[in-house]
Amino acid sequence: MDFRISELLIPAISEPVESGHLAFATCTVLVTLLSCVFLFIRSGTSVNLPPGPKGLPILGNLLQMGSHPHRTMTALHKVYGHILNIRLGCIPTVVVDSPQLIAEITKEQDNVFSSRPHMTFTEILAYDAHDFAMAPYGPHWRHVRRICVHELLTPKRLENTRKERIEESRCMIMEVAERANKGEVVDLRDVLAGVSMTVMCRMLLGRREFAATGKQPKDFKHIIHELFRLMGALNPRDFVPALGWLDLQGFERDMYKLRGEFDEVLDAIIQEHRDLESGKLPGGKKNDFISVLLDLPGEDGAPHLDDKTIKAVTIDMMAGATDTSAVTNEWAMAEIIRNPQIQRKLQEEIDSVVGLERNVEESDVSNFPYLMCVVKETFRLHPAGPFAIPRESMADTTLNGYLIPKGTRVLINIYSLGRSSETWVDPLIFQPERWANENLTAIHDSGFRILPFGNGRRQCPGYNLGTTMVLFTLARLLHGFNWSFPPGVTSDSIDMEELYGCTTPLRTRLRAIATPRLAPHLYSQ
Ligand code: HEM
Repeated sequence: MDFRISELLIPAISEPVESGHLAFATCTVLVTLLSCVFLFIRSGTSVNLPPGPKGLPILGNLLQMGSHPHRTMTALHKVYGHILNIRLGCIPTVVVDSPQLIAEITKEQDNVFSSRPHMTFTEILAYDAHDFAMAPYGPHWRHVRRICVHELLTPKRLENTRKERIEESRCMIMEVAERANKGEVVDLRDVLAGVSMTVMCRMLLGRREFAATGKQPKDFKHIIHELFRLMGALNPRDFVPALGWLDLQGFERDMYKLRGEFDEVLDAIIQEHRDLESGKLPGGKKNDFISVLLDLPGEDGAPHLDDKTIKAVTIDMMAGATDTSAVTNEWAMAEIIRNPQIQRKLQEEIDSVVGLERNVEESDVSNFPYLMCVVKETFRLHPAGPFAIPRESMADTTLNGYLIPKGTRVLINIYSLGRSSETWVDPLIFQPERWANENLTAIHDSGFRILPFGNGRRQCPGYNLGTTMVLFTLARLLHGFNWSFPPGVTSDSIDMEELYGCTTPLRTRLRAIATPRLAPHLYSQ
């Protein structure tokens, strides 16, 4: 959240503004300023809000966030406690980081806290909340989520798409083996992002890449990277709407440009599916998520979901699945390579189940309890996203005796939760063994000590697929290769800092040396 105050306060108006727009803008500015002043005054009155640092009029605490807001909040929790009240521009915001408060928000009062705030991203890239990850709580969200859970992410459908995941993991292993045989360093970020993207492209769209006719796969990577950049961008308009119409940092312009690219690619893919189904194109119907969505029966022969919703849901699934699993895997690999004893123990576990004469199958992963401990420890110490997707309160309520007015934005600080010395012994040490006596089959932690997939109505619908993708990819990489750092890099010198965004990957991409450990023919199977 690197806002430059000069950018916010000295607008650069580069285009002429029509008088109607100017009047509208002036009204917006006035209304926003008045509500900011009201909130500023209220924060100084005796209303029993949670404690927190005092902010500036209009900007609130925005400028105090720094480049790593999750760390700033973690430091603030130490001063003010597990629930803190801040103001991001005009947005009253509550941040929590304790198991008890998270249980309260996502379980006991889930009915109050299950909405999402309206943001520019929702308007432009979620097709005006036609998706379900960013959509407010209500009939549309319920309807689309039900379709995704009951039609797309069912155990049966995941079983039916297993072949795609196995083929893509084989491609990943072949690519790593090729680099290893040439003595090249492997860029694990590229490898891990590549495999999660191609797997999701195949499951969602029935093809290996996202490119429309004539486009190259690199266009797809660009589109997805741009999506993540804009998802993580803290757009001033979302916090101080009065300033947003100026689009000072060009976020809105970039979002519209990206939506144009999505439209081009996804409209072509949807049309291709229709043509395959009607026989206009040869090849027959595909077995992917888009086909399922197009096939859902509507009333009187009309499609069940309109194209806008199909596109918005596709973007949700792509965004929800790819970066989260790739970032989790990159952190896990960094810790595994830093700790050779963990790598050895994992390889012994995998060898004892699989042996050295065949490759790991997806169905093997339930037999790797120590690998599950490593993944849970990664979720704890290096959560894919530092905050869960923001929620918004739908009614006045109380938390720990403090008033939480309707419309408050709620951030769950997953990063701070996993590093609390009140919950964890030696919280900063990566220690998979701490999970050894736990129920490893349960992905969710009943005590809310970690929250990798959220909880309640808004919990991640892809947790089964996500966990499988993470475990299977790691198992294949560790069964196939011994991993070490390139010359000159050591366990102590590797950069273990994170880069802030809606997901937090390692600040420096992970590069490592892979040494094959299986018979050569297994690298092409
Ligand atoms: C390791 C992998 C993954 C992690 C760590 C992860 C994490 C999360 C988290 C923390 C949330 C927010 C929950 C909340 O607000 O309480 C979420 C929501 C969501 N995730 Fe995932 N996720 C993963 C994989 C996936 C996959 C594979 C998909 C889809 C195929 C997916 C789709 C979604 C969607 C659509 C939502 C929004 C749900 C809603 O608002 O109703 N995620 N995920």
